Amino acid sequence: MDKGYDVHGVIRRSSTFNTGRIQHLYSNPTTHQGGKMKLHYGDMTDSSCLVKIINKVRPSEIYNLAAQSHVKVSFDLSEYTAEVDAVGTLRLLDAIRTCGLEKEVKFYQASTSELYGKVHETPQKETTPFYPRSPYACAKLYAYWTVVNYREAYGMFSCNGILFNHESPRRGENFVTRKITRSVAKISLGLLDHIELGNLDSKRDWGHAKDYVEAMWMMLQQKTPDDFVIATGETHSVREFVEEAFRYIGVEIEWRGEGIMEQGVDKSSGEMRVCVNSKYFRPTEVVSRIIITFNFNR
Ligand SMILES: C[C@H]1O[C@H](OP(=O)(O)OP(=O)(O)OC[C@H]2O[C@@H](n3cnc4c(=O)[nH]c(N)nc43)[C@H](O)[C@@H]2O)[C@@H](O)[C@@H](O)C1=O
Repeated sequence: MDKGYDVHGVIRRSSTFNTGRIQHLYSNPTTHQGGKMKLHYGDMTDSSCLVKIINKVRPSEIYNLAAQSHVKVSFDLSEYTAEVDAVGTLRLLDAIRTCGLEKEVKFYQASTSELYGKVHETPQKETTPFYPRSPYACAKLYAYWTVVNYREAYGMFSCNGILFNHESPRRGENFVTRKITRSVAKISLGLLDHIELGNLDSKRDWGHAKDYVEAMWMMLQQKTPDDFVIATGETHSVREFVEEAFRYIGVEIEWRGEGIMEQGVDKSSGEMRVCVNSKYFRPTEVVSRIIITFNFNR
């Protein structure tokens, strides 16, 4: 098996973190003693357990963040990704209906800027056509339209949050921001020699997860359900992210070579700190994701 961080990272995470499993169904704190959070084990591929949990908790709001969320991994685990991210969303919405709660539960769907993929217009907004570029994005596209359909067909308060990348120290280690920051920390401690990365020129709009979670909540507090794009409006390349991260440990990175042979070198010592490894390339990549509008008044 591929010994890359990405694949191993996600498999390890699947038992404990946010992949296909539902770890939490957050219900209205007032319905629980002392406002404490309760944990229920569930799985997005198991309809009956979703029904049982919803029936037991009787939540007022559901935030569906359960997913196989790694884009590169979705090329290897495409069927699983579709099961969890696409059909899983359908199962969850149907479970709400089975429990007779479609008029009471507000539903948030973690949609994604990956839906835009090969972008049709810049900046992207709620009306920009989608062009998914990975099994992950295709699965999320199915989920997106299911949420819209259940809103229109059954009058459910269901919203899509089309969120651009949102990061924090809790981000999984196999996503590029944490991979870089953890590696730079290890390099500064002498525990690692260099980082291997994929596409250095890929650009992303990286926001802070805390702000975006607040935006998720705000969507469910609107008078009527709708779909919203959330982003900072600023993009940076992976290359810039690397340079900035090394600046924190007092290292200036100088780029030498081209393409697969390109290296990031510590300007003062001449030591190689970054190199390119094609195993982190994606068969298709998002072309450009230069951003957005906050459209709370569409
Ligand atoms: C909005 C969206 O946001 C996330 O998806 P993502 O943007 O694919 O996130 P990432 O951190 O894996 O990649 C960011 C960029 O960085 C490039 N890159 C270079 N070198 C490596 C590298 O070595 N590892 C990784 N992972 N990426 C690399 C890679 O090619 C890509 O262009 C998920 O939350 C997703 O669920 C979601 O919905």
